[in-house]
Amino acid sequence: MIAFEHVGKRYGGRFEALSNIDFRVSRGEMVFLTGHSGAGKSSLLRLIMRLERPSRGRVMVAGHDIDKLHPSQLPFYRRQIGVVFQDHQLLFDRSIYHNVALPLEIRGLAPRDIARRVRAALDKVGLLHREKALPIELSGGEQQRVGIARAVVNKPALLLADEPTGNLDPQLSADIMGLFEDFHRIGTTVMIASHDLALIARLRHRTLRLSEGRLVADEEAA
Ligand SMILES: Nc1ncnc2c1ncn2[C@@H]1O[C@H](COP(=O)(O)OP(=O)(O)OP(=O)(O)O)[C@@H](O)[C@H]1O
Repeated sequence: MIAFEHVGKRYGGRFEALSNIDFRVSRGEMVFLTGHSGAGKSSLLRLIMRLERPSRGRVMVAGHDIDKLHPSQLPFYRRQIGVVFQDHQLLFDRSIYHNVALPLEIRGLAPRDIARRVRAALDKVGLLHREKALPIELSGGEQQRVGIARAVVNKPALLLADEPTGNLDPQLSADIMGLFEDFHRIGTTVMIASHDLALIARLRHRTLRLSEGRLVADEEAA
């Protein structure tokens, strides 16, 4: 599903934020990405989203060198990737329903299809009963679940998350990770950048560790 082939990323003329990164993730795998602040986790995810381009090497996704995508192909490419951020980036003047509907409205889907898919996504994250609420009325953990519903509403083959539990307490963090495991169980490829080593150790999935832009460990859970 994802293959990094000797990938390097340099911003401007500076040092390499990522050096010679080489790994593969199979379709349907769930993988954690760890490393100190500034190790290059976000850069790696941004390369997969094609928000950045590699300075060296190739990033392959679903068999394609994504550097070769034509700009007109990018919206379609990105639609196949669901992205969850730490700060969930909800629109605070829109209801939960309309936050989740946004990616489908942009695609121009029929309102009836939008309603069906939004409700299915909200149901998966346990928030169907809050569809009329505004984000401000929800707790931090619930807001993050809205962010996840919005990320999966297009039924992406690949789900990426950058510190999705960064602001949450341990129990809510475990709940959020449980949702990612649910999507992994139904076949979605999942990659999560996280600092939370204790939680990662408990969940027992493959873990890639970055340090100063290098991939220093690639470990299957024991
Ligand atoms: N757009 C950019 N321009 C210049 N330098 C950047 C840019 N984005 C990231 N960097 C640098 O690249 C390095 C890796 O940053 P990155 O954000 O990928 O790390 P990270 O592991 O995600 O860190 P954090 O956990 O703090 O988000 C850092 O030194 C950062 O300052």
